[in-house]
Amino acid sequence: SGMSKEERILDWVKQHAVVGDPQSVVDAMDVYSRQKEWSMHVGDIKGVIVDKVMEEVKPQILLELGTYCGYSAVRMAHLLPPGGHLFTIEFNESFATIAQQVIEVAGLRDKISILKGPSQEIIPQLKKKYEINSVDMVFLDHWKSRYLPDTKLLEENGIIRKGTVLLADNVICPGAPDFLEYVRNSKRYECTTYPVENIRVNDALEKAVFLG
Ligand SMILES: Nc1ncnc2c1ncn2[C@@H]1O[C@H](/C=C/CNC(=O)c2cc([N+](=O)[O-])cc(O)c2O)[C@@H](O)[C@H]1O
Ligand SMILES: [Mg+2]
Repeated sequence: SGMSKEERILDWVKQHAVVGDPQSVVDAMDVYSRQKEWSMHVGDIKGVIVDKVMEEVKPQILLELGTYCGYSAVRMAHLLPPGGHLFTIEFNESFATIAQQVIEVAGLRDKISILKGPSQEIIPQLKKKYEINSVDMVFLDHWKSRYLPDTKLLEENGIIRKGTVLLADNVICPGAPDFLEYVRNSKRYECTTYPVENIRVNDALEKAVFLG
């Protein structure tokens, strides 16, 4: 059967990152993706935009949809303000297990909680089960067809409040056209697009600030 790609990524991180050094974990995953096997992390070029939004928002409570191997979880949690916490939702058990170990190598286990299950089930539980009143920022990077329904779930469940920042990866490639159309045409969001001409594909991140 052999190792999965995700197991190979974890193995590379264990061999090339410095334990307790989140930047070395991010760098190792970027090198692996560039030199060995491309993987669907937000990556180093778009990651700079994620960093910028993190510095701007300084979220105390950050929600991520789609952990995968934990690249963006480590990259963002490293930039959380003191006392800040990242809740990241992942429904694939093996990816969640890989991500947990990547997060341990980074030394960020106290700053990140992986919530295992489908976002459409977990979002309605955030208040009662996870005692999350509202979140300051959401990073959307899971199945692109889930961006819009989950945004509506976040609204309906009162998880986002006036000023909460949604940051969505891949709004051009693979694309989330229904999400884009919704936030851009809705009076309840203030949108900014961050286009990137990547080496591989042209893509963009969309920042949509909820106006309440
Ligand atoms: N409803 C749900 N609840 C919880 N976890 C869920 C979920 N839906 C998906 N996930 C998880 O989120 C990740 C999916 C990412 C899809 N990205 C992508 O498909 C993707 C593709 C390219 N690309 O092809 O260039 C580039 C990118 O940056 C990409 O993010 C996986 O770890 C998957 O298990
Ligand atoms: Mg992505």
